[in-house]
Amino acid sequence: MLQRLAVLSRPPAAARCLSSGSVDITIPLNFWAGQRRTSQEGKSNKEKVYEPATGRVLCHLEPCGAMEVDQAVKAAKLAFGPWSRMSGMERSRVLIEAAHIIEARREDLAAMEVVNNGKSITEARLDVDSARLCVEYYAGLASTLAGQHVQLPGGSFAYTRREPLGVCVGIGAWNYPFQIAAWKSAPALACGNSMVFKPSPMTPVTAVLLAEIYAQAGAPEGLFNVVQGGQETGGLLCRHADVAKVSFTGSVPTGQKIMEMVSKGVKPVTLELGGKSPLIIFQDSDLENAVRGALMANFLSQGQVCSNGTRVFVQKEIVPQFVEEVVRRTEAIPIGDPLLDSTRMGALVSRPHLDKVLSFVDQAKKEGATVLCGGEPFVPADPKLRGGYYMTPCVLGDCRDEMSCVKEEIFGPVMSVLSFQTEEEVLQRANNTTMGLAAGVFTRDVRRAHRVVERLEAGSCFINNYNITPVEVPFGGFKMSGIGRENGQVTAEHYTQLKTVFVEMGDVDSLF
Ligand SMILES: NC(=O)c1ccc[n+]([C@@H]2O[C@H](COP(=O)([O-])OP(=O)(O)OC[C@H]3O[C@@H](n4cnc5c(N)ncnc54)[C@H](O)[C@@H]3O)[C@@H](O)[C@H]2O)c1
Repeated sequence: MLQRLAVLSRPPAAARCLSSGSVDITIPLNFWAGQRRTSQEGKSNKEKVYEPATGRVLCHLEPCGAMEVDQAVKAAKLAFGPWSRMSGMERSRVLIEAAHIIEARREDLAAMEVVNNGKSITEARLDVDSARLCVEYYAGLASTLAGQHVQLPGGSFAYTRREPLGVCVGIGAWNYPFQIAAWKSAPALACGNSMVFKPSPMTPVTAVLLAEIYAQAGAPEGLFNVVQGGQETGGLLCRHADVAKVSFTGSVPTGQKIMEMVSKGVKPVTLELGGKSPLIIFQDSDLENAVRGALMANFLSQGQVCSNGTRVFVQKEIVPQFVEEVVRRTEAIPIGDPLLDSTRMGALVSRPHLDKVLSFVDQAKKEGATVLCGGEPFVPADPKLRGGYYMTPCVLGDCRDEMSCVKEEIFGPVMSVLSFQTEEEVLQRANNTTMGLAAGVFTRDVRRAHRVVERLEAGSCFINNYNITPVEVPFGGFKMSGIGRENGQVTAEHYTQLKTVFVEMGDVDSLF
């Protein structure tokens, strides 16, 4: 029997009892001016949203049209005035309260993320923690925003003010729905902006929970709004005259379109795009840690992670030991019901995406790669999960640089292992890509580690670890992987503009 779920009113303890296939969401998923809203435009244009674990319909998305987008932007504009005039400390209090609510609701937020996205509950809890830490971090940063004082001749001086931009738009991908909404909104709001956020149409469920949490924490009506929809809705937001900035997370082709649209208004963008990152494992590595790192670099979130190190370059001498251990552990990954604590790999986000990932494996075979394990559709024993989008995690051996599995972002649980001989050679090959999101190196030689990361063309480099994203440090890409950064102090610069004020203490020295 289906449970009719009023998402917000469900207490955390009850959320722990959720089971895959039991959730049916009927309440509206848009939120602006302080409450959930239906979309008039979307009523005639509903889209099905699926539960990846079971393949059943979870809810219907009502995409927002021009009228709804305009209403959300208007609400955000109204909230911007008072919010931007508050002191950093005052804004901080609201964000700290929001972080407390996220912490208290960790279980039900994580469970809803699993139901909508398909990732394991263990990972979803960590995503909720990352969202909470991000809100907490920027709550702390809000009161530190400050300008500079510059002395000028004759006692005159100038000072700078770091001012918010206005209504910011956030557009998210489907792989970290709640976390992306928090990573974008926390710095934006801390700096005094308001936001209209559009989640991916495949994962519309949890961003609206964040909107309710901000409201409950005391945010003014309209401070953080959610409009649902796909590319049309996204385009309306990017072209809206009252929007001051767009921060986007998604694929390179969409990022290019967004940049083009936003450039018409000469507005700033943050682009967090795709990757095809290298992970380099030297023969002197601690093999146990290198194997753990390679698994973390490839199989989190069913491999659907932008920063994944999917090109695993292993020094020739240790390829056999490395491959044996990686395959042994990959085959042992428990796949299945993502709501179970024992599961480590849940379902991919959709049927078409699963098919696409499997077709990459087929193509790799045709191009001469060896499937060392996995790469097959997986059907769990539990009858209610039979329609879910599962596959066995895959390790590909005998890969060469020109193969499509090595060149293209697969965005699924597929690791390509490549052999290399020298440091110089592997650096050339690692950098031979248009992307530059992340890179990793495993070695016991500290000098080599730093020498190598200095030459790696990537925004986030890991030495002897992979895919950790503490919110205190900036995250973002080189080359076609993006523009701007999320997290860390630097992101305050991406959500503010600098005003310089000249103050004359003497007479005007006029030339006329
Ligand atoms: N760098 C990062 O931080 C990061 C994080 C997560 C995902 N990603 C990347 O995201 C991609 C997967 O996510 P996806 O499939 O949701 O990406 P996508 O580009 O298809 O969609 C992302 C978002 O953009 C919206 N959109 C699509 N077309 C648009 C348009 N013309 N105008 C405005 N909005 C539009 C979508 O509705 C969605 O909300 C991968 O390439 C992955 O590497 C990057």
